[in-house]
Amino acid sequence: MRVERVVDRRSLGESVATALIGVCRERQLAGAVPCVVLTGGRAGAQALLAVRDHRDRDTVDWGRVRFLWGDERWVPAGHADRNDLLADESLFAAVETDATLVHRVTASDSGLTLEEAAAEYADVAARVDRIDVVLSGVGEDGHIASLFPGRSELLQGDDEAAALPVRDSPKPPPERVTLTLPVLNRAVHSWLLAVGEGKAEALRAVLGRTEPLVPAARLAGRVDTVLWADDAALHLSA
Ligand SMILES: O=C1O[C@H](COP(=O)(O)O)[C@@H](O)[C@H](O)[C@H]1O
Repeated sequence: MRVERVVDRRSLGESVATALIGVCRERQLAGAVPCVVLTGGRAGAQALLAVRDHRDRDTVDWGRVRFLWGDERWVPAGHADRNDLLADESLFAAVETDATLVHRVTASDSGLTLEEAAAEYADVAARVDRIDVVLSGVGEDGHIASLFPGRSELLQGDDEAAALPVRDSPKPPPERVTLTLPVLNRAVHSWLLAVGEGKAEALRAVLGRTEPLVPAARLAGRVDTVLWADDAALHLSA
């Protein structure tokens, strides 16, 4: 895992935004529709705000970018806990997207059960032929998406469902839908985001590869796996 160290949350957002815009632009110049998997959490929100405000934002045609989410909280559409709200209130409010390329996890007020919503999302994820970038905010416990340490969701193999329902999440809200680790690891570029002192223990475990590996330590992009972190988050790993 390569470490990109920045001074603070704002620089982290700007650095990730520059890199993300670069990948999307390059793929579009090659005639492709890039696919980006977004994350929830504070660092992910910062990155999306920075993309919105980036001077090169409009070098990407955001209507030709496919979006998924690494996980979603099982709450009603528009609820403050929804991860997709972070995008709706930042980047998506400023650029044109194509609704047919924005793949949200169905909300809890849709009439579907949690299991049905996860199965529906698994079908969507399984049909995506290439994932260019996965953004993953890391939790204090080393979780990514809704893959928590010590949970069976981590044991999924390549040939099993691409997304799973999660119950009794140790972090509220308790019910979620998550992509599996094999799907996240289809990413060409896998970028782990961490901001603040609260992430320091998790990063020490990730970078020290402490056994048993926390979920964030299991990320592996096909071309690169990068930890974008600020000084505060890295202070125990220096
Ligand atoms: O619950 C979640 O938490 C993490 C990280 O959130 P943070 O606010 O501590 O940065 C996020 O990765 C995940 O997508 C989300 O559902």
